[in-house]
Amino acid sequence: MKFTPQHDQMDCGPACLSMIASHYGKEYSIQFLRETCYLTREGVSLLAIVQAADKMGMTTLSAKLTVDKLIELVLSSQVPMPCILHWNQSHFVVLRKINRNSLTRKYTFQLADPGHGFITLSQDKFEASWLSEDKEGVAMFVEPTPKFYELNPQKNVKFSIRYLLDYLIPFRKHLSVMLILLLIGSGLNLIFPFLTQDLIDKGINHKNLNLIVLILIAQLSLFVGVIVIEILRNWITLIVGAHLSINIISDFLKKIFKLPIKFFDSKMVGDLQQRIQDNERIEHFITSQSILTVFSMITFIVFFGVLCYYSYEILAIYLVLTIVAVFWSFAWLKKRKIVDYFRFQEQSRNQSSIYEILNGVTEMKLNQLEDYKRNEWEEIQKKLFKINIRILRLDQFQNSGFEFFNQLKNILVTCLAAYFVVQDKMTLGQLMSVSYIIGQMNSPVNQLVTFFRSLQDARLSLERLNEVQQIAEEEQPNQIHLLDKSLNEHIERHGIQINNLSFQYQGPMSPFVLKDIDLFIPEGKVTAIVGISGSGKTTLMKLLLKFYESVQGDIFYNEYNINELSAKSLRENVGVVMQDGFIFSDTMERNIATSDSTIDNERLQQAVQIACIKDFIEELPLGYKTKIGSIGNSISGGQRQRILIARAVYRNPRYIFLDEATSFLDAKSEKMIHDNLKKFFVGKTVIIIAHRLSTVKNADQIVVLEEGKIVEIGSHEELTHKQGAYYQLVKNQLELGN
Ligand SMILES: Nc1ncnc2c1ncn2[C@@H]1O[C@H](COP(=O)(O)OP(=O)(O)OP(=O)(O)O)[C@@H](O)[C@H]1O
Repeated sequence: MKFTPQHDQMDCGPACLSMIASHYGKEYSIQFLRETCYLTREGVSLLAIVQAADKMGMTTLSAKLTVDKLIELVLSSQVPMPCILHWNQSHFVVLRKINRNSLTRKYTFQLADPGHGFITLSQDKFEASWLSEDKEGVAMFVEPTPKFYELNPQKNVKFSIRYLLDYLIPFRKHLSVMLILLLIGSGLNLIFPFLTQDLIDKGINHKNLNLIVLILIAQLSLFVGVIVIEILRNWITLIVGAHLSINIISDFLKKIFKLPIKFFDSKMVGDLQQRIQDNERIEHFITSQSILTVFSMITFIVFFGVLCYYSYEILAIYLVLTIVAVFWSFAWLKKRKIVDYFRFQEQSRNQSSIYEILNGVTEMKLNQLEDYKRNEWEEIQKKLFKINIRILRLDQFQNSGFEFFNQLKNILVTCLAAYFVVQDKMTLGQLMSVSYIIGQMNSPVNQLVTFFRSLQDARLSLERLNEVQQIAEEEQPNQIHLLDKSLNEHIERHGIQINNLSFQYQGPMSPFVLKDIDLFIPEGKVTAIVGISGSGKTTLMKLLLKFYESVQGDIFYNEYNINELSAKSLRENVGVVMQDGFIFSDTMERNIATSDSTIDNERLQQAVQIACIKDFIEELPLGYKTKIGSIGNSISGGQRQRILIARAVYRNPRYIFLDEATSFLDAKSEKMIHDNLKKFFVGKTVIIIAHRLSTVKNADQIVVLEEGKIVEIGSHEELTHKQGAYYQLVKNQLELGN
């Protein structure tokens, strides 16, 4: 089974499926599995894994069982292995094997945790993570059907390092200089031991003061040379590294901005930050790690040759003890890996606990949850402390042993060299030179170990970035731009036509959020959408904005199917106020005039007047230049909404979509804004979603949604007269009299 690491926080389900598929000989791209699992920010459910496995041609059987039952089923081969386990009630891992130690008769569990790697746990540790409070855990057994072998899965596209090397081309001069400097540095390092040898053998032994002074001056000059090279190298690394970083990350951001909005639905902010760090990590890997390792290895090989020239015996001691020291370190790795695994789990619990405390402090104070949450955090700290003690103990054993073998190597080498000096097989100068070389040969070994560790990290980073590069961009070359009205003159009805539209967020088994919607939104008119919370109003608006593709049915903007339209051009023509509209940490005017590089003052004035925020802004000490970040939370919900409305108005678009745009305002301000907007709406196609019925009753048509279906369409008068769903909604709000 090939290990598949999870790339994002919520990727464990797709990663487990990918590992199971690899066990049966098929490689699936993680992005494909994510889409098949309908991954969201909450991760995937067991049901979604069942659906995805089904699509991959595998049958699944999920069961809740005790550890004894699991052991019995697995050891008697009654269930297919590997299987997927629900882990810590929040994660999925793959169980590869259960073994029984013939001596201790205890069971061990071999797992592949997508967040960590392969790991083997004892029964008590396994139980602690797998079992829930009722002493049972959830397992999903997966088996391929003939369809699995027939399907041709979408594989991971291998990342081409060329993409990164292209970034290096503009810096080839800098890099050549750096290579030359490093070569000179290696050369200078090589001269040191020979100078030391001559200092003693020719200078001190022959009592030649002039030669001693000369050699010391040479050593000093070499030393200065090495320092200068190091300084220059650091500068070049910084210059190349910083520019590379900017170029790589800027291109990455460009790519991110071109991805469909749906992509961000399954990503946490942390996942995207992680990718920025990935870019930096790769840049560091190229500019520092790789180059340094190459030169460390050159130095190592040259010194190795010199040592071989001085004495085979000394080289043999060096080699044997270095190998023993490295093996000693590796011997502890397995134990260290298990403890690291638990530290990793506890640390993520620690992070989310702190995050919750810091973000929910107000709510905690209001609901007297402070002590409970603090105690919860302290419990995590106690566990972390115990784990850290174990890690310290392991580290001490590992490092002390490593140091011991290193020192033993130095002592034995010195001892052997001293013996050779006494035997006249070696000069004193050569002894000093050998000591120096042995000292210098330690750092390339450490450098190599660090290199392999960062190579692993860099590979994972590359895979993660590769995945983003592979995602299809929203804008495709042959898409139609939502053009001016004049070009659509030959069609009969102008407006947005929705035919038989259905939508579900998470795959075929998830509930339909919109069902068989047939609706015409006439151009130049106001259409209001009402319905109880969760009836699908916002989802319909998001589909009109091309956030998602419909599961069934079509949307036409005049004669153009939305699927053929460029999302960018569509959004350029729509002014939107979303429920969770974002205020940027910038000036008032920049927050309103987001679409223009030079602000049009006339339009700005019109926008602030319509949104009734003119007085508020002008009373601020810096007026339109006031930075909103600097007044932070002091903007009220209503003021925020007014800025968002002003932003939509400033753009003066052809379509206006407002989702609960005035819900935080008092009735009087809301009426004022809507009166202003009424004039602004003339000639525009407007969709208003609102709970407050006073804001929608003047609409040309009102659409009532109930559980994703349209139940009524008509004007306020028609619908109140009908005494149906709309009437009930109105009655519940006691607004009929308004
Ligand atoms: N990203 C999402 N993933 C999965 N389900 C979602 C997502 N967004 C919304 N839903 C679900 O879709 C249904 C309709 O949500 P929607 O936001 O469209 O309702 P709404 O009528 O606008 O509600 P409200 O008036 O409260 O804003 C809800 O049951 C909601 O839980």
